[in-house]
Amino acid sequence: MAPNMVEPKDPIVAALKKDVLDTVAPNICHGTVRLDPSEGALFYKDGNSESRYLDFTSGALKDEDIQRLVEASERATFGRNNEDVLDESYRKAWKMDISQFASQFDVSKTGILDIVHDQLLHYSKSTKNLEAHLYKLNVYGPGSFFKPHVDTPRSDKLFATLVVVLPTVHAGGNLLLGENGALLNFDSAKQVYDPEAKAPRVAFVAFYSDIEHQVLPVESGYRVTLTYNLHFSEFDGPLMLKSLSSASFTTVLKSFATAIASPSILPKGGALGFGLLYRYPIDPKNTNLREFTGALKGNDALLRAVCKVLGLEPSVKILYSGPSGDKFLSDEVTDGEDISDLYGDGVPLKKKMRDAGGKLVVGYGDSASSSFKLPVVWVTQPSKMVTTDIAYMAYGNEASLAFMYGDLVLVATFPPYRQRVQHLKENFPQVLPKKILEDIEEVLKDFPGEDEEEEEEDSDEDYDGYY
Ligand SMILES: O=C(O)CCC(=O)C(=O)O
Ligand SMILES: [Fe+2]
Repeated sequence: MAPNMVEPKDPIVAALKKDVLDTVAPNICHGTVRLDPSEGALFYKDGNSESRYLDFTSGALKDEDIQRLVEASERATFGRNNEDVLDESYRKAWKMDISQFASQFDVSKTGILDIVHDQLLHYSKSTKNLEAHLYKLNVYGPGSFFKPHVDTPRSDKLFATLVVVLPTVHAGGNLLLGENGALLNFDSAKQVYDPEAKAPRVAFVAFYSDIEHQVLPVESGYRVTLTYNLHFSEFDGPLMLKSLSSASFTTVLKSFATAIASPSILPKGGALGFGLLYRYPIDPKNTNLREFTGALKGNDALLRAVCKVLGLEPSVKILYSGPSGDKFLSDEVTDGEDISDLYGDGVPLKKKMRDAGGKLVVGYGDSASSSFKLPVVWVTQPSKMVTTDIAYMAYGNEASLAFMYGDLVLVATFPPYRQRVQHLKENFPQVLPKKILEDIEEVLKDFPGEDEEEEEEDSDEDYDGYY
């Protein structure tokens, strides 16, 4: 491990890390909604291009009726290493493309999207709206399943996945979210009938698309689902404004404020770095993160929101790792092949990074002796250090070359001590205990003034034989 990757030794950084990691922002949501009797029909074309329909509100659908739908469907493939494959040891199910069916069920009228927006965009920009793009109809008969995978990003607008389970009599086919269902074991078969109203209803679950999920084998009957890709919409209309006050937000805010008030952490300034918890769709050939318009997910979004409020200018970056162990922060994602060329002799990466406005990451104790160097305290570890394999997902729900999930980092500027505590005192006197405010005043008495903090740029040092 390179020296700048060591665990934070400073107890205040360690406490900040703990608070950041302990926070649980919502990343999934689920529930049921009533299926209006006038909206229960599914029309589809059978093998002879004849139209047929099933009524999911009748409560009287028989397995034979659904078998006809199966006959009109295709066996479901999935994406493995950029190839679309049919492998029934991995996915055994049937699917129908949207050109083959029309469903009366209209998710935009159900209120589901409001719930999803509230949960999955909890701490993100309130100007983002979500649109549901119907993707497939899936049918699972007895013994059908879909092993663990993530949903392939076919666009950088992909944020989350919504699965709607239509009411049919079946057992099994639980949807597990997270590794082995660590986040949720969704037994939708038990939810698609409302015992009080004695009526069928639909069950839904939404989750960030990079979260691993699987469908357990169906034991009996047929499980029919509609899947939707939830994208950011272009429309930035009036939206509910989210209040950012919550217990998690306050805890993390206080922890950051304590770090800001600590003179032992980057007294001359630098940046705090965080490995993001979720993955984001990026174009592996050409992405400029300065134009990263997507919203962050769950905890990542909370972190960015707290940094913003505290004036720590957060930005999303990619962390490159050079062959000699050098780490660079950049806004630009470069074509994988290009990067492996760069790895050939290892030398041009530094030049390339400098040309692209990147920064050389230096360690905790170092100071920025040139504007190319950035001292970073990694509060939470970046999960991948080498970008040639930017999280290629071996198992996706579709083959795709255009986009992939990237492991990104969040970097928050951490101004020199005097400057950052000034901001804190002016804007957030209430989040710091009185004792800490007094300590700040004590430290400031002996602290070098802004002028003395400035360092000469030793630009020569960066031209140490690399050019
Ligand atoms: O049908 C489901 O429950 C989920 C299907 C799925 O994960 C997918 O199509 O990617
Ligand atoms: Fe999936």
